Formats: sequence, C-alpha cells, structure tokens
Amino acid sequence: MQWTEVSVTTTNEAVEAVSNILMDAGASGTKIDDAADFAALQPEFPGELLDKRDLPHLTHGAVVTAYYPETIELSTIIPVIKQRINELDDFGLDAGPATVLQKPVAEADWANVWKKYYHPVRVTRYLTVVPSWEHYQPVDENEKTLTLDPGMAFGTGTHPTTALMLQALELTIRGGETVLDVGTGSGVLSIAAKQLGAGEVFAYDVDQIAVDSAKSNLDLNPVAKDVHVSANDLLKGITQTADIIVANILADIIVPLIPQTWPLLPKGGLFLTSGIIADKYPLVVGKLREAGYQIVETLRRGDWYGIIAKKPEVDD
Ligand SMILES: C[S@@+](CC[C@H](N)C(=O)[O-])C[C@H]1O[C@@H](n2cnc3c(N)ncnc32)[C@H](O)[C@@H]1O
Repeated sequence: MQWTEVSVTTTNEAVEAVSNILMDAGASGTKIDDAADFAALQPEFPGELLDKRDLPHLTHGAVVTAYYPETIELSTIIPVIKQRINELDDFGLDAGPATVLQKPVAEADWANVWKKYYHPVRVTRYLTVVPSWEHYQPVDENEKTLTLDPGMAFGTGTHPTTALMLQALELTIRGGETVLDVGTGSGVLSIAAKQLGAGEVFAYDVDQIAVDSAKSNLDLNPVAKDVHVSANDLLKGITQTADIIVANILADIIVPLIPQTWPLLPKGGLFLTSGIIADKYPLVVGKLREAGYQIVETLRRGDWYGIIAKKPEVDD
C-alpha cells in the first residue's frame, strides 16, 4: 500500500496536542522527534532497550510525523489539520512555526524502521527485556526474559518507573504469590511477576488498548499463563485478594488507589508502587502511612521513586 507522511514542525509544549490532531484526522501512527526529549534521554542508569547513540535527533524544536494510508483523502484533511493547529493558540499553546509538509512513503520505510533501534536489555539483576522480533539466548541460568512488543502500550521495561517496579518484584516475590498489577500497560510487570515465580496474576488497565496490548504480550511469553487481564478503573469493585499489589501510575493516581489496596491485602501483604516524581514522594509516603502502611524500602532511579510498603503483621 502507498502511504503519505505528513510532518508538522512545532514546539515541545505542543507535540502531544499536534499528535492528537493528526491521529484524529485518521493517521495510522505518529512519530515524535523532540530535541527536548533527546536532551532528557541521557542515560542515568545502566541498560536501555533503545540504543540512543544510534538515534538521529533534532537539536532544537520538534517535528510530529503522521502516516496516512492512501484511503484517506488528504486534500480535504490537510486544511482541517492546519486550522486545528492554528486554534491551539486559543488554548495558550504555542505550536511554533506549524509548517505542514507531506510526501509519499513506502510502508516498509515507516512501519518497521524504528525496530532497528531496539535491542535486548538486562534491566535488573535477573530480568532482560527482549523485543519480540529478536532471538536472544540468556547469558546465564539466572537470567529471565520478558518478550515484549515495545510498539504498543506503555511499558518496555526500561523506563525508570517500570524498572523500579521490576526491581521491587525481584526483591519481594518468593514464589506462589497472588499478584494484582494495577495499570498494567504492556503487561510487563505481570510477565515479570510470573517469570519470578508468582502464582496467579490479575492485571487491570482503564485503557482498552493497554488491555489488548497486555494480552498480546502475554501470548508472547508462555510462562505468563494464569494472568487474567481486564479493563478496570484502578481497583474499583475488585474483591480479589492478593499477597502483592503492584502499580506504576502517577502519584496523583496512586493517592486514591492506596485505600483501595488495603482491604485486598492480608497482614504482611505488600504494596509496590512507582511513577512517583521526587516532588510527590512526601505526598505518597504520607498517604501510605496515613492508611496504615509501613515503608519497607524506597528505591530511586534519577528523579523517580519507587516504594515497597507493607501492611503490618500485627495491629498497633
Ligand atoms: C506508567 S503506565 C505503567 C505500565 C506498566 N505497568 C509499567 O510499569 O511499565 C500506567 C498505566 O496505568 C494505566 N492507568 C492510568 N489510570 C488508570 C486507572 N484509573 N485505572 C487503571 N489503569 C490506569 C494507563 O493506561 C497505563 O497503561
């Protein structure tokens, strides 16, 4: 099939809005090249699934590129895209030059080219994330692999917030535990839990795309049987109890999640959580203590924090 690439030159602050406009116009996918992202991507911890040294990158500004199949009539879509980008100014968003360029492109050029930048990475002591198209042999008997398609939902394993929870699971799973994975995204933490010896795992995400993506990724990992994925808003209405609850979601979402976790854990049960940027760490610790949790361990990668909290073995 013939495709058309539409590129919008814009600013860091407007990339998400521009990307949404291009997707609303029927794009099959978008790619964001942002000088600010590249600057922020300097390695802070060992191992990156994405080999940044290989990446072509912008030195300033941002370009959002969208791909349209030939079935989309671009002569009618482009004026709408331009108008909606101009309107961003009304919402206080500076979209920059907002130049819109288009050129034909062959499918193979965009659908697969990004794959060459992803490689297997040992993210924690025992866990290695392997892109689904790579053949990889563990280098030692303790190494466990998580096969993922990183093109889908959040959670390739190498983002600091995910890596913190992989580390926390590695520290806490002994074997046979029932685990709830809240905000499963790509399913990476559920797969890791199974690889580390968990028993049944229940994974939830509010986003149906993430639910579908987690299911596809679980299918790539034969070890991940007994993982039940469903759409759910946090743990609302969930009665399934667990030994361990894991959630990598932003701090403001963790706060309402904390009271939902408490009745589902036995005494001694663990709540592992990350997605907590440094400024929000005191808020989350405060709310955990208020709920009755003990802070067993705090993990950190760069500006991101992860917490291992425990429901006390004995009542105060
Ligand atoms: C940062 S990603 C984490 C993905 C994966 N667990 C990881 O550690 O890489 C957060 C996930 O939480 C999901 N999420 C956000 N709000 C939620 C909610 N209220 N209920 C359930 N899932 C939610 C998002 O859709 C997203 O997939």
